[in-house]
Amino acid sequence: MSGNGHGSLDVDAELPRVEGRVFDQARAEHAVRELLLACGEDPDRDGLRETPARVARAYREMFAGLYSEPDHVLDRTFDESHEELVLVTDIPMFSMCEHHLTPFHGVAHVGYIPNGQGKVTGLSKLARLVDLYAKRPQVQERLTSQVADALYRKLRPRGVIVVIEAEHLCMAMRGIRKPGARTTTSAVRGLLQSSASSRAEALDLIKGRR
Ligand SMILES: Nc1nc2c(ncn2[C@@H]2O[C@H](COP(=O)(O)OP(=O)(O)OP(=O)(O)O)[C@@H](O)[C@H]2O)c(=O)[nH]1
Ligand SMILES: [Zn+2]
Repeated sequence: MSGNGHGSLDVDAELPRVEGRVFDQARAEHAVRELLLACGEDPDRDGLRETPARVARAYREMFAGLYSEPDHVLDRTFDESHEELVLVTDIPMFSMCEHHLTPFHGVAHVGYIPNGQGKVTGLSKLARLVDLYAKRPQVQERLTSQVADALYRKLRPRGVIVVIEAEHLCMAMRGIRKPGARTTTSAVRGLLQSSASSRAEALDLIKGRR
């Protein structure tokens, strides 16, 4: 698991790469060492000697969604002649707030109504899509709409709904310090935007899931 170039730590190593974007392990290590120095720490003391390399590898993993094109997750579809709502709830989600580079994490609920041809994707692909867009410097609103837009673009479904509930550690462990405060964001497209009853049905299923 040593961390140069691309390899086992990537979320989706088999997906097409983003042209020209690579993780610079040496530069990241140097930056972490500098940060430790800036904080008044001694990066050469025993406990910290391996830390810059470790942190750099962790960032490569946490930002793995920068190096692959998430939409390709949805390349493989099949026709199931299913034209009703498909909804996957409580997909665990970990992302990094781009303002503070601290985590925000929670769950994503992703649903869509297939088009007239009943074009569906594998259920795991919905979770993969969330994962890839989450593993970037993010804000929750953008993450939510990026997942919705990707589904709408690629599956051409009749409707899409994405709801994300998350706690932001930048609000919990620093700053305003409100642990437990949860942020909910939603993005709806197509029929789930235009039809209040379709949207209400999906939201009821999301709210009543336990
Ligand atoms: N809209 C939105 N805001 C976010 C998200 N993650 C963090 N933030 C907010 O980004 C804001 C950055 O505010 P600034 O005033 O520039 O930074 P700051 O002085 O560190 O702010 P405090 O967190 O209030 O201490 C904060 O209000 C955060 O709560 C997110 O996903 N969406
Ligand atoms: Zn933040």
